[in-house]
Amino acid sequence: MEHNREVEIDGNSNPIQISRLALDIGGSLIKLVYFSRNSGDDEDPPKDKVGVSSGVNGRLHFAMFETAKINDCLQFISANKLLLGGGFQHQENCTNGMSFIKATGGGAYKFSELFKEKLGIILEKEDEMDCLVTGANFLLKAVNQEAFTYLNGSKEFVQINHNDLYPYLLVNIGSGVSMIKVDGDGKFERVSGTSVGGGTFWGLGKLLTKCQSFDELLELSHRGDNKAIDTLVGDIYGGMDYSKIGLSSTTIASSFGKATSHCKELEDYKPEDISWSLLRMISNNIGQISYLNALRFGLKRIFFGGFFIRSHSYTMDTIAVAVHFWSKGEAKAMFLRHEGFLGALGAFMSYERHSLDDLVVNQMMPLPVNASLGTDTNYDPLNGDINGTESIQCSVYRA
Ligand SMILES: Nc1ncnc2c1ncn2[C@@H]1O[C@H](COP(=O)(O)OP(=O)(O)O)[C@@H](O)[C@H]1O
Ligand SMILES: CC(C)(COP(=O)(O)O)[C@@H](O)C(=O)NCCC(=O)O
Repeated sequence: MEHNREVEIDGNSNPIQISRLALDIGGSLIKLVYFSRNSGDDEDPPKDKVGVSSGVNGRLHFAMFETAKINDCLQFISANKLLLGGGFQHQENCTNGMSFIKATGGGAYKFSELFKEKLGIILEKEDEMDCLVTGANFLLKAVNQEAFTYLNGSKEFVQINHNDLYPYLLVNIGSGVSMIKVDGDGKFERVSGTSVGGGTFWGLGKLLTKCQSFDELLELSHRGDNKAIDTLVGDIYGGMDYSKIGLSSTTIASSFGKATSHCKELEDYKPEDISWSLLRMISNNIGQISYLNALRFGLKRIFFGGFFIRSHSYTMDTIAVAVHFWSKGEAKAMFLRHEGFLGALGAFMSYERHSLDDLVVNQMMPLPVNASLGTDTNYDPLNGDINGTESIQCSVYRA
């Protein structure tokens, strides 16, 4: 299977040196982050302030696979030689010929034997919440134009002040949802969660619409009209607003309320309307619970991550409107460009904390210099390419 040719060979057909692969094996998707050094970097390593060569330039690559298709992921790792770790560093601590790879998510436990058997690697497990927080802090501090707000269809990048980042609420919408109060690097508490998350949208959506892919389901929602399925305040109040309690006639009074009709069966509803109602129901609910948790701890900023979002305009709009509505404009919903890769990035950064290796990815130093999205970005969340990839230009520094 062809995935990402450009990481396999450089312009001179030399193998590109891959180092530091990290994985986040979630309930729905496997996320990979790996570093490839720029070709020719041997001759020209970056210098620090006193002119001492201190690091290696390269790119951080991102890729994902459905967890159900884990064999495709194993093949990708193997075909692209992601375990070689040659060149400027060795991320593996070899024991009995086995290499160690940092991995997080439930699948790091569930599939550890499979990785050992098929690739001869040991998954060194990192805590999922820890990794999410590390990944989010890294992105917010190191990558320009990472966080943005989304209101009324327009995206606005937020300049993050490193000295005024904490505290914030991190809401990771994966298969399920975790809400984490973040107070600093490695300082956090998982304060809430809900099982009504991305898996719920995809699972119920699949059953109700017969869609064959998550992207198809999302795409359908664009053409949907939730009035066909949701009961609106106006449906109950004879077309009027219930202004005394601040509800307009178009507010959803009851998600899927109209589906109780005795005269209609599932076939009588359009799949696109079902998709839109479902997306709104789940996004609204997550937005509301997030706001309530932000209120509980007096947090004004809520960052949303996880692949449920998929940079999808309706999803972000619904979440942002819910947070705005419930907080009366006090709290702000923000989204992340690398939404789904927080855990994998956190696992990637954890080499620094635990390995005896003398190499670190310097989070605070020149990484941001080139940390804008690379020109070889070909990841388009809505084109249905599950194995879409993306990369960020960056540098890895010696400790
Ligand atoms: N191609 C896809 N296939 C399945 N689910 C997808 C896909 N793209 C986005 N999703 C959504 O992303 C969710 C998984 O998000 P993710 O952050 O990767 O969580 P997890 O770690 O649980 O796998 C799914 O439940 C689904 O809502
Ligand atoms: C168990 C999980 C942390 C696993 O993470 P995921 O694979 O969903 O990203 C997550 O699904 C979750 O937080 N679920 C909500 C459980 C609850 O608080 O009710």
